[in-house]
Amino acid sequence: MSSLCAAARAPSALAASASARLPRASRRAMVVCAAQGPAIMVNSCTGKMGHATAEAVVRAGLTLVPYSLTGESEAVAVGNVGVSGIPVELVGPEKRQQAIEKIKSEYPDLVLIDYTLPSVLNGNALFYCDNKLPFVMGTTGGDRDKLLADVKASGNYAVIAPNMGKQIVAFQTMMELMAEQFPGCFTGYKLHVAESHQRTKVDTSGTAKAVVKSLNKMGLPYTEEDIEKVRTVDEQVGRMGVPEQWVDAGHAFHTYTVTSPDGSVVLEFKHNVCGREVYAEGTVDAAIFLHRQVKAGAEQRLYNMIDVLSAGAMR
Ligand SMILES: NC(=O)C1=CN([C@@H]2O[C@H](COP(=O)(O)OP(=O)(O)OC[C@H]3O[C@@H](n4cnc5c(N)ncnc54)[C@H](OP(=O)(O)O)[C@@H]3O)[C@@H](O)[C@H]2O)C=CC1
Ligand SMILES: O=C(O)C1=N[C@H](C(=O)O)C[C@H](O)C1
Repeated sequence: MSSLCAAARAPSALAASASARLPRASRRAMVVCAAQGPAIMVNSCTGKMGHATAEAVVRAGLTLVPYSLTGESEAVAVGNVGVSGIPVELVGPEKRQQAIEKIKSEYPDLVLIDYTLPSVLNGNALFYCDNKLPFVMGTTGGDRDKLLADVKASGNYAVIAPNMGKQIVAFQTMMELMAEQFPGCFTGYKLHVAESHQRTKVDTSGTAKAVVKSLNKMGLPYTEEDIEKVRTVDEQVGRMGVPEQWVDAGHAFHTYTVTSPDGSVVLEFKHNVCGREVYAEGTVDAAIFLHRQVKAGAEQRLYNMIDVLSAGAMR
């Protein structure tokens, strides 16, 4: 395995022009800061979120580890994938233990990011914990109770959240605060939740599930199974208003509608996202935050994105 550390650390044009405007001493401080940041391994760079996040790592001027765990088919068929001009070698499930030992020795300040699939996230989390590697888990679905229990039992550091977008996390926090401040405020009202995503999304939105938990506390009985998953193009474009270019490229349109018994009062909470960038940038913030907590030997080991936002750690 060869180190592509220097190439991966090359700052983006934007970061370079921003740093050029700073006094020399501050510029030096920025370079030291980037060199002291974590080296980040993104699993899997073959997926939509993994690829967008790996690009955000490079944009942030951090070290992108040029290896990525992926499914067997991609590893064998493709071999490597380019991220902002950096070739990233794909490692299939069979070879991952051997690979991670070498990667750990080459990048001691390693933080992993997981954007894979609901069907593999529990196994991946155990793998990260067994290897004592701090990780950010953006993948939704899977067995969430088991995920949290496994991480707690391992004493490993992790940030786990169904949504990494700062503005959406702020909305989630607001809903949770509203539930705490005004429990039962919607008693007797009805709830309808619709979430629209690209057709390849296999699970119900993890963000919608989290927001429903807050709405439950406000007196609205509703289950995860009640959430309407919109996955047909006609409905996405016609009813939800998704711009056509984002239908398959990746979108997340959520509407939570609360209606009084006689229909005279309607509240609608909505968050619509086109593309992946907002999550990718937030994921990098989470990785930097987690690395800082590891370095400080923080007592708390398990975090969510509300913790990251509350710590003022999102750029
Ligand atoms: N927290 C957040 O803010 C956000 C979370 N998400 C979540 O991220 C997840 C991924 O979404 P998205 O990128 O769109 O999905 P994709 O289907 O585009 O990507 C999933 C990737 O996982 C890879 N994979 C499969 N098996 C493994 C394995 N054993 N180890 C490592 N990688 C594997 C697949 O590779 P292969 O083809 O080889 O199987 C594929 O490249 C979803 O759960 C989604 O809900 C999405 C957006 C934001
Ligand atoms: O798969 C996606 O696209 C998204 N997944 C997350 C979820 O399940 O809530 C976050 C966002 O909705 C995009």
